[in-house]
Amino acid sequence: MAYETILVETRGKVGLVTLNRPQALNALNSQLISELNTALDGFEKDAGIGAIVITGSEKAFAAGADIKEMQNLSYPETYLEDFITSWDRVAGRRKPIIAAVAGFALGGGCELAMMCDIIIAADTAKFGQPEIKLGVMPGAGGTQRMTRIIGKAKAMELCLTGRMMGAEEAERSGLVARIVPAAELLDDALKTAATIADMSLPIVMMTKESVNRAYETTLAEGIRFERRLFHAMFATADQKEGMAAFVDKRKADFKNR
Ligand SMILES: CC(C)=CC(=O)SCCNC(=O)CCNC(=O)[C@H](O)C(C)(C)COP(=O)(O)OP(=O)(O)OC[C@H]1O[C@@H](n2cnc3c(N)ncnc32)[C@H](O)[C@@H]1OP(=O)(O)O
Repeated sequence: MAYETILVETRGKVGLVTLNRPQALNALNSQLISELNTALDGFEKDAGIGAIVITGSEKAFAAGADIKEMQNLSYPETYLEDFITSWDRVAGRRKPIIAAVAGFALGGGCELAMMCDIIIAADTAKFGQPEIKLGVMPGAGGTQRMTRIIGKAKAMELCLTGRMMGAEEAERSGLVARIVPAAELLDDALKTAATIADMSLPIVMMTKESVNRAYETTLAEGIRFERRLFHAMFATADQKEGMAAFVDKRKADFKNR
């Protein structure tokens, strides 16, 4: 597959997607989202891939949905085409995805990062939902995911004012897992992804599913769901291998079975 708006590579067991529309600060147009979904489909099907990293450029992870593509859309067009809905496929992926964010992650760019499982931020990262300044509101999950992640007070403020927050505020708010110097961002994200990819893939996928369930259900239901998956893990060869490796004082060699 020839991609025009993203670069797609594998680094060992890690799939890497680099958003690549530098002339528009990686603004997310329909072609980019379609190519991203195709690349993620490929990584999901590839048994050799255990984790995925999505990154952008030094200046921008992504400066949002492509305003120039969007500006003349009519209501019937957005409704009939179910505009934006295909973006959400990123959030439905079963393998873990790390967003490595430097520079601007605004609007749809911030929403894309929040669809990922872990955000690692460069000290240059700036997050925000500036859609209000364009006469719209976030449409790719921003009002929902951001509120769940950082709480109502700050999410409301960011969505209603369009203010950007820097990496330190984002870390304090729980949006990002950690901040690293910009020059180390990709290496750090790839290293984290490689650590995850060395674990048992089915166990990683069940863990991701269980953490995400916490956002969708009651505590009692979530605990029950976790317990069922936890019990099921004892049916895997990787549980036997992981515990045997600990007892034998060696590194586990997971077979994803
Ligand atoms: C998901 C949904 C429903 C909605 C959205 O995401 S709406 C978009 C939300 N994002 C924004 O409103 C941010 C828009 N961009 C900016 O405010 C600025 O570009 C900036 C603050 C991120 C950076 O400013 P800077 O002065 O450094 O750079 P510019 O000259 O403004 O940009 C360079 C180049 O990129 C084009 N650009 C930037 N963002 C977008 C975008 N979201 N859509 C389309 N094009 C974008 C910008 O027009 C310029 O290109 P030209 O030189 O050809 O005009």
